[in-house]
Amino acid sequence: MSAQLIDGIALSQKLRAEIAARAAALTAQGKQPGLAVILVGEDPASQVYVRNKVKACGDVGIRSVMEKYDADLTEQALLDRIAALNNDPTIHGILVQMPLPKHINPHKVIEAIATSKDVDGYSVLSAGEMMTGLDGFRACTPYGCMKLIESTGTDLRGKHAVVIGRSNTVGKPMALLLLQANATVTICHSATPDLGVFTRQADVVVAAVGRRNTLTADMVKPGAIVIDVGMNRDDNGKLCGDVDFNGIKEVASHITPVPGGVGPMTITMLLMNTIESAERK
Ligand SMILES: Nc1nc(=O)c2c([nH]1)NC[C@@H]1CN(c3ccc(C(=O)N[C@@H](CCC(=O)O)C(=O)O)cc3)C=[N+]21
Repeated sequence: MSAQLIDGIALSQKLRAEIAARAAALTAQGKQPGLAVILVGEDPASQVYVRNKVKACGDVGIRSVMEKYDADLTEQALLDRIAALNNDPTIHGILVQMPLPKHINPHKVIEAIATSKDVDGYSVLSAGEMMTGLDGFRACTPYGCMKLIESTGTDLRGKHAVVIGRSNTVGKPMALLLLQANATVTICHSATPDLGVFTRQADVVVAAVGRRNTLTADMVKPGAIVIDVGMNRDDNGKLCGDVDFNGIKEVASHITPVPGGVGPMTITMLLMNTIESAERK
């Protein structure tokens, strides 16, 4: 293995220690940060993620309020609940776990969350503020990816960053943050005919597709940084990312593992945004 591992657990631990200190300072002023986590339905993966988020809050001294609802909760009932949390001064962040049951419109739900408490950074206003360079909350996964890249000591100015994937939660905000860091940014997606043509020019590749082995060693420039946002299962049911880790680690300069890379950082940046929200009050 020639590439250096970018350890998302170690970086998370470092950042979470800083977050814990900030949480303690707020708590001492009688302003303990609070995060509401709402889960609708029984999706097993969502249950695991939500449990991890609640545990992470406890570890850093953020009060978390976990609300679980049956899958048949009405959209109006959820909107009413969000309105109440918007007005609750002890709650600084509101996270509604996605995906929601099909009868609930996720856009309507996201837009119901007060922008000042949108710690996921999913709303139209948060996205617009990020695009404009204002201080709305950054989407947690791309924000975490930026921290992972930063941890390698690389200055992105003038570097070519290729983002694979164009989702509203990862690909698009990722491209914007890379652009703000003065990278030259290319966005590739399912309609890109020859992905390798682009990725072979990249100093940084961020893969956020949701399909394993999307990026292989022959598609990576020697010395590139590879960030793997994917969460897939291999033939043995083991968690794996979008990139061929074993092949690429011989070519890249730095690479994130799955698990233990982007995933923990997503949760860390959620905690960071929640602290930031509480400090702004
Ligand atoms: N409103 C909302 N906000 C989200 O941020 C959100 C969401 N909905 N819906 C689902 C996705 C997914 N997501 C993950 C976060 C952490 C890990 C994570 O910690 N993964 C571990 C592995 C966990 C395991 O072993 O299964 C890792 O990569 O090391 C994974 C996935 C947040 N999401």
